[in-house]
Order: sequence, then structure tokens, then C-alpha cells
Amino acid sequence: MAQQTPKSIIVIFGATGDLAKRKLFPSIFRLYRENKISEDFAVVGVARREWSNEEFRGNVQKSISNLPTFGKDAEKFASHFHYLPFDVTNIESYQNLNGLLSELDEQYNVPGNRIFYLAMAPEFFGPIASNLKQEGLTATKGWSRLVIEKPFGHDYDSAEELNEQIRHAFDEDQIYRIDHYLGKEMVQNIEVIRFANSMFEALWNNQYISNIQITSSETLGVEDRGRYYESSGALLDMVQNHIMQVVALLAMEPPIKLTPDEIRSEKVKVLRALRSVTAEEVNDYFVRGQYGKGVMDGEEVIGYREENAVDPESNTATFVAGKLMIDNFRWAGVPFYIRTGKRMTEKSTEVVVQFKDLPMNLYRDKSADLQPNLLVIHIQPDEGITLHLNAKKETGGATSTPVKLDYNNSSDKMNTPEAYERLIYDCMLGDATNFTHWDEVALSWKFVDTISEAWSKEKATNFPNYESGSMGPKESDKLLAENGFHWWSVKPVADSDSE
Ligand SMILES: NC(=O)C1=CN([C@@H]2O[C@H](COP(=O)(O)OP(=O)(O)OC[C@H]3O[C@@H](n4cnc5c(N)ncnc54)[C@H](OP(=O)(O)O)[C@@H]3O)[C@@H](O)[C@H]2O)C=CC1
Ligand SMILES: O=C1O[C@H](COP(=O)(O)O)[C@@H](O)[C@H](O)[C@H]1O
Repeated sequence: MAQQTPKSIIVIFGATGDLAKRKLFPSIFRLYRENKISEDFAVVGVARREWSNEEFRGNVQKSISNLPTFGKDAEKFASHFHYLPFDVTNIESYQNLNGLLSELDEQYNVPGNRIFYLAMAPEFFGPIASNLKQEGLTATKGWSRLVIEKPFGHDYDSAEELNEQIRHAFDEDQIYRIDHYLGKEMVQNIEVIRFANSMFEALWNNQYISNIQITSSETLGVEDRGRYYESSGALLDMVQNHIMQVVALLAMEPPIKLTPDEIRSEKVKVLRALRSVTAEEVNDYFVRGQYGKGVMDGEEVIGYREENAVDPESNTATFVAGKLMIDNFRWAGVPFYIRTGKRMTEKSTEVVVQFKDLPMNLYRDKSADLQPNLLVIHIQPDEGITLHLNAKKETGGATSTPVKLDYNNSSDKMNTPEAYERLIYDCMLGDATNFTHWDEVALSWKFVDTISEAWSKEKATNFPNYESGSMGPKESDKLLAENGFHWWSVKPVADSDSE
């Protein structure tokens, strides 16, 4: 199929900021180098700083200078970038932007197609959307799409309020709520692994699966985001969005078609079937943690409470583990264990599907090491799948030995598109499959709200309760142990099997 090269102008609100520099410019450059966008495109950066076009283009070039494909095209690429000093609270700014966009439509032969990418603090999302509409920036012959970064609210009520604000200006199908996990290769692969393999789909239920584990661990601490993180913590920062999306993809029924509406409708059913947890039950189902100091890579690192812009008595969780139950026919009785945290042993995101044991072990008299079958989906940094089986191995004698079948998807890392690259391209094509619909966001907030409310009312007296460089507090192990399980390794494919 011929590659599509959509024509559009991308307006980046917050173009002098961190996200634009680290993710957006490099992703647009990669799309350009891969000929996924034609020469008929422009990017308009807006922010308060009084930059000139030249200054902006210099910054764009700097942000892509360490990419392997950086070369002579960089200057030509940067020439498509234009800068407009802009205050999002000032109506005149929108009028100036409208004038510039009309000129650029002519110059780049773009038929009024516009992406408004809001890479700004969330309190501006609603006002920007209304002003864009009010000042006529969306009234073109082409299409207009609004890309919204996280966080989408800080609880259900604020998310609903924000949604209402942006829905006054944009229809649901014009709104692209970014969840960058949905742009990751192996997260997208979950659907393919499930729905393109009869052997997995047949076993994908409570008759054959004992539990599913999702781990997203980070080695970094909170860095310079202390102010934001204090009000979010791991629950809002990672669980409400990324982890819940992965749960929905793992648990959903096969959609009747691979369209955004059908997939969303199945994901929504999973989120509706999540067993809600009462305030009294929160600590039976969820564990929170906060990192203290420790040693990582041979260097001493400070604890969360010593980080910049963090309250020295902070109650914010930098680690969350939980047991999610999905009360439907397919999943009744199967716990979905999740855990995520900062300053953990390694940077890794993995899904482990543990299959039930056989009714009897025929090899027990041969003191065989019979392990449960596991399907491991390596999301990052390795990308691939490992199937853990038992087989006779010559070196293991005439008995059963655990063996692994590996598929490595990351051999060509240079050319694997980055999550943001995929998502920006999808947005240009008008494909909202890998963006979150309001229904999903709403259900996810409703589930998470009980937990965050309970935790905000009850101070964690044991914080900090895990050392930097560890796998989180020991209570997270107990969560599984009480059902006879344990966390499987988050180590890369080639390393050992279990912790
Ligand atoms: N950085 C990251 O890795 C990630 C960020 N996000 C989300 O992306 C969004 C942006 O984050 P990030 O880039 O880190 O934030 P930054 O603080 O680095 O950037 C904010 C931007 O907003 C501009 N700005 C602030 N006030 C105004 C105003 N009144 N009018 C016009 N421009 C203004 C700033 O420019 P100036 O000062 O020149 O006005 C700057 O360009 C946030 O919603 C964040 O949650 C999501 C995931 C990851
Ligand atoms: O959204 C966020 O995600 C990152 C982790 O993303 P990953 O792609 O590196 O797994 C996390 O560090 C950040 O706190 C959070 O806001």
C-alpha cells in the first residue's frame, strides 16, 4: 500500500518547552526523513518567549542533532518551522496566529488542515480550545484536530469539567488524547498477539490463566518534576492512564472489526467490569510506596522527600502495586497484578501472563523443575515475546527442563518508530485508534478516584518504605503471596527467570 503523506500545519502550543524539544521535534523530523510527511507541511511554534524564526529553527535543529539520521536535511526541515510569540490568555495572539496560518496555507499548499498540539500546562487546555473556536481558527475548508497531553484532569470531576470545556469547541472525533503507551510497538502488538494466534486466544481466559502481571519500573527519580509529581504521584501519573490502558488491551473481548469505535467499545466494557474497591478495602487491594535514599549504579541517590520542590514530609506515592479484578465471564477469579514506580532496580515494562498448572505433575518423581507456562510481552527496553515452556533438554537428562522461546522485535531499534512519532502520524491521518476516548478516561478516573481519595485522607506513616534501587516495598510481594503467587522477573530476556 502506498504510504500516505498528509498535508497539514501543526501548531505547537508550548514550543519552547521540554516536551516539544525532547519528543515532538525529533518525532516530526523522523516522519520527514521517512517521507511520511511531504514538503507540504509547516510547524508553527507558539509560546511567550520573544524568539525569532531563526532562533526557533536553531533550537529545533539542536533538538534533533543527536539523531542518527541528522544531516543536511536538517536545515531544510527546520525551514518549515515558524515561531510566533504568543500568550494563550490574550485574544490578540489568536488573531495573529489565524493570519499567519492563512499565509502558511498558501505558502505550503495546505488545504486548511490543522493540528493544534497542546504541549502546555493542563490549566490552559480548556481556554485554548475555546479561544481557537471563538477566533475562527478551526473554521477552515480542511480539518482541525486537537491533541491534548496528559494529565487529563486530576480526578473524575476535573476531567469531566475539562472535557466539557473542550467539547464546546471540538467534537469528540476531533480530540486526540495522547497516552504515549498506546504508541509503543509492543503495546500495539498486544492485540496482534491475542487476535492473530489461535493458540493464545483459545487459552485467554480464567480456565487456563492463573494471573496476569504488568510491571512498569523506572530507575529515574522524580528529577525536576517535583512540583507536578507532588500532586499526582504514581497512581495518577502512571496507573490511571498507561497501566489501565494496558489492562484494557489485555482483557478486552475481540472487537468485531479493527476500527477505533469497535476497539474502544471493547476496552470500555473491561473498564466497566473492573471490581470497584471501597475506601475500606483500598489497602487490601493496593500498596503504596515512596523511595528513600539508596545506591544506584554505584552512586548514592537521595530519597523522594529530599528532591527539589517536594515536601520534606510528603505523602506522595512514587510506587503503586495493585490487584485488579475484572468481574466478567472471561476473567472472574483471575487477578491482574500491576506495579509501577520510580527509582526501582531497572527500567523495564513487561506483561507476564501466567498459565495455570497442569492437574498433575507426571515428572515429580524425577525431581523435575516444572515451571508454569508464561507468556512474557517485553514492552521496553527490549521489545519481544518470550514463551516459557517445559521440555526435555539433552543436558537436563530424561526429564523436564524449563526452556524459553524468544522473539526479539528490537533488532532494528534505529528504525522502530518512537511512540510520539506513530501517534503524530496517526493524528495526521485521522486515525484515533491509539488515542483515548472520553469514555475510557472517565471510567478509569472513577476507578482510581476511590484509591486516591482514601490515600489522601490517610497519611502513610511508613514512608519512605523502599530503598532506591529496589523493587519497591515488601508489601507488594505480600499482595501476590496471599494468593500463592510471586512477581516474575522484570529482567531482560537473556537474563534469569525469576526474582
Ligand atoms: N515533558 C515531558 O516529558 C512530558 C510532558 N507532558 C505534558 O506536556 C505538557 C507540557 O509539558 P512540558 O513541555 O514538560 O512543560 P514546560 O514547562 O517545559 O513547557 C511549558 C510551555 O508552555 C509555555 N507557556 C507557559 N505559559 C504560557 C502562556 N501563558 N502562553 C503561552 N505559552 C506559555 C512555555 O513557554 P514560555 O515560558 O516561553 O511561555 C513552555 O513552552 C504538560 O501538560 C505535561 O504534563 C506529558 C508527558 C511527558
Ligand atoms: O507519562 C509518563 O511516563 C513516563 C514513563 O514513560 P516511559 O515511556 O519511559 O515508560 C514517566 O517517567 C513519567 O513520570 C510519566 O509522566
